[in-house]
Amino acid sequence: MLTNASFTVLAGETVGIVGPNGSGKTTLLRTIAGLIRPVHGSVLVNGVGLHRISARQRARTIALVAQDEQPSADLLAGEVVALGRTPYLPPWGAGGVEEQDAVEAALRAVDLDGFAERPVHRLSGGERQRVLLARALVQDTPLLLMDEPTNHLDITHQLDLLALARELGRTVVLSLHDLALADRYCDRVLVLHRGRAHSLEPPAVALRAEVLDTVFGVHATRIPHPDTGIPHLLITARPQSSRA
Ligand SMILES: Nc1ncnc2c1ncn2[C@@H]1O[C@H](COP(=O)(O)OP(=O)(O)OP(=O)(O)O)[C@@H](O)[C@H]1O
Repeated sequence: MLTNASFTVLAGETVGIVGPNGSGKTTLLRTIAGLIRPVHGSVLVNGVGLHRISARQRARTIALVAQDEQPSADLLAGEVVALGRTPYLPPWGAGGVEEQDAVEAALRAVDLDGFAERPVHRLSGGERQRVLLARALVQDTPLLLMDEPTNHLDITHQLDLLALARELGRTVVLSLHDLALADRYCDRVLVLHRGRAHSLEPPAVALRAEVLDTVFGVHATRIPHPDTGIPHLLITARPQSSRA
């Protein structure tokens, strides 16, 4: 499915995974999260094999915001977020005031202040996605994995989420379909294509025009923003005349 995916993510960096549908983004993230065992090779976190540490320790190390996860409909948003504290509780222990403060702070961070008492089945898709991000925030792990986290979000919350991911000071690995967002918000980008991973490179190298032409069949160029001068990736359909 995906072979030769060998790369090292540095502490504190934001890494984007991009690739066409079915290229293995979800599979790779689930493998890094320890949910799938690689057929060959291993995932090391700070030099320790992921499958050699206990589930509890793993939950204190890695948080995953999966794609389209549906939390139990009868839970309140605050209860879903509080689940992120489970790896820190003693057996049968319940969270106290500290947990409640952490839950409220996380809901505020994802712009859901006052949503703690709302049943999750009465939330919109984007609100539910942000509740799951809040759960990952209270999990307080050095490594945060997110699978297409911007999928259900309006543009304001997409930009907020990516800015937040960078501000957390954690190591973040996320898959994205929007190449311009990956270009703008990621320190380095991993391109998956036809069962292989390209080398992990800064966006200007990983997402250069030839790569986007080969992998996605699109025409890409970088245009400086008229106000800031910062180059932005502009993507258009490949001209008919140059299509295979
Ligand atoms: N449980 C499974 N069993 C067998 N094959 C699977 C399974 N899940 C995914 N696949 C296959 O593995 C490949 C990679 O799937 P994956 O979901 O990782 O891709 P993706 O890049 O995340 O795709 P998308 O952009 O559509 O979300 C696909 O060909 C898919 O059909």
